[in-house]
Amino acid sequence: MDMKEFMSQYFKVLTKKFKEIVPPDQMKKSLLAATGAMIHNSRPGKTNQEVFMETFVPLVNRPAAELTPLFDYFYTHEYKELRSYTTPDPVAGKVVGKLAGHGYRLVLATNPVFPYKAIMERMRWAGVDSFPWELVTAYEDSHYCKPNPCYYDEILRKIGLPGHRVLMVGNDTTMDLIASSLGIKTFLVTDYLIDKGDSTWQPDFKGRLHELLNYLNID
Ligand SMILES: O=C(O)COP(=O)(O)O
Repeated sequence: MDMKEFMSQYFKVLTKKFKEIVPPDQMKKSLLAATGAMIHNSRPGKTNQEVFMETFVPLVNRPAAELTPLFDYFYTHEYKELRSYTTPDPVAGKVVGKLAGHGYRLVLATNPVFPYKAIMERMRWAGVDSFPWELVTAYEDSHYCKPNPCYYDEILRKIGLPGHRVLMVGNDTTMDLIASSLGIKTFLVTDYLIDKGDSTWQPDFKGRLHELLNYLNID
């Protein structure tokens, strides 16, 4: 998926949804600012959703009671229109299916800047929604975002495992390799690699997504 194109369409559809109550330009700036606040948040007592709304509400100057139903409606009914800007890779479902079949405990460690409904929708598009995920990180119940190491620490605490029992599989050197700081081994997926060149961490393993199965000795 071309993330830039997807995000641009996402902002377009969302700003259109709110245009009667928030001018599109203000909406876009407020979404970016509230997302930035979530990413930089490190107050353990606040969920990402709470931080988002705390920043977003005063910026758009509308009551939360008016905004929340619009967001809910958008993510339930309209977000699915964005599917046409994505191209599923069948390898993802195949690999996750094999891992599940071999008894691996699965966590979808996606940056929790979106509501659970949006993440579930994207999982459906990618063909990975029906696997037995033990945890999917979403903005309703996460208190940190990538690349804050506290994001990974929160996952470890929720699943009750020490870092050395976990493998982080991801394609972003900045967002995903920081998991190493918790003792988590990392597998850098080179399909759709995102490398801004600012990570000080080296992956423990690196390869195409299907090569993860070889690394784990799975046929
Ligand atoms: O695509 C996103 O929402 C963020 O990317 P991630 O899932 O690799 O964290």
